[in-house]
Amino acid sequence: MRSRTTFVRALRQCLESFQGQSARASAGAHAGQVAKGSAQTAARAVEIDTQAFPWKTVGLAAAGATLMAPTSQSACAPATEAPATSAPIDLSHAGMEVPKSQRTVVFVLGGPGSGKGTQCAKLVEEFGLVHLSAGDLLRAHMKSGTPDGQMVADMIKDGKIVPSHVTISLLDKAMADSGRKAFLIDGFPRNEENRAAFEKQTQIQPAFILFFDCPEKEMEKRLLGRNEGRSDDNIDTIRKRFKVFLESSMPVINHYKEQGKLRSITADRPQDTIYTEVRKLFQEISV
Ligand SMILES: Nc1ncnc2c1ncn2[C@@H]1O[C@H](COP(=O)(O)OP(=O)(O)OP(=O)(O)O)[C@@H](O)[C@H]1O
Ligand SMILES: Nc1ccn([C@H]2C[C@H](O)[C@@H](COP(=O)(O)O)O2)c(=O)n1
Repeated sequence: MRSRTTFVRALRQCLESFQGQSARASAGAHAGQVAKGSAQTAARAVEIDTQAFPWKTVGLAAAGATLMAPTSQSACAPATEAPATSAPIDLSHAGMEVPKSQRTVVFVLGGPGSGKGTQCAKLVEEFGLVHLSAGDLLRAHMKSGTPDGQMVADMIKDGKIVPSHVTISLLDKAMADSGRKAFLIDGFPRNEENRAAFEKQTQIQPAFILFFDCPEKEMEKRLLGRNEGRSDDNIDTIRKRFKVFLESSMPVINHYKEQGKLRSITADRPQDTIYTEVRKLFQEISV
């Protein structure tokens, strides 16, 4: 008789297969939406531990998604081997981590307000990628109540870049917890230290860099109109963020340009016009 762990593995394989086939339109990143649609034809709910997923989007596992376990004969898990209990099963610790060597990463860079998050949400919907926003992870961390969290809050309010080890730990954990393979990492690396530390710690080289090139005036207008209650969307901090972007982030972008990895998109255009160009880059690679 198979153990509960084996069942969980089988279930995870089933979910992976489901994600690959029909869950391409899995989630809207900024909205934190989750496609529940066809999965709900199955009979029994398995609650995902949403505490393990504090970032914007983790495909089906985002924002309290309810995944369904099969109860009748299926290719995923034979009914005879499913446990009889309907108690929630936490899949986040089921040992399903994807080896780091199999991860595909695209860095999404651009000035503050250039539209990175907006375009990532569209890519998540179409391609089922996992969107990890470094800024969002840090904002969640700053609410943790720890001294570290307070340090992050102070730095963000001042438009500064948080030490790499903090951001990389959050990104690495988010990738591992997702159990997924393909990631859009938004707003990282922000400086040379971020870049070098990420490469050293994860051994991951990005497939390419999606860069949104936007004039400051347009970014400033967007940030001042964003209205999401962010502590850094005020004119003083915005100016500091622009300065940090030019001084610290542009060298990283130039580094990738020299490597031939930069895919530059003119970002002061309507969202859908931009996305028409962006999506072509992802159709060209297998993610
Ligand atoms: N092409 C566009 N035209 C006009 N407004 C846009 C466009 N793309 C995004 N916006 C708006 O601009 C604001 C900033 O966009 P978004 O949050 O996607 O930028 P970002 O690069 O992720 O910013 P940050 O780095 O500060 O997190 C949002 O209010 C968004 O709705
Ligand atoms: N790699 C990063 C990413 C973000 N931060 C901090 C500093 C930024 O001003 C802030 C907001 O990020 P955004 O949401 O605009 O991408 O978060 C950082 O220190 N390091």
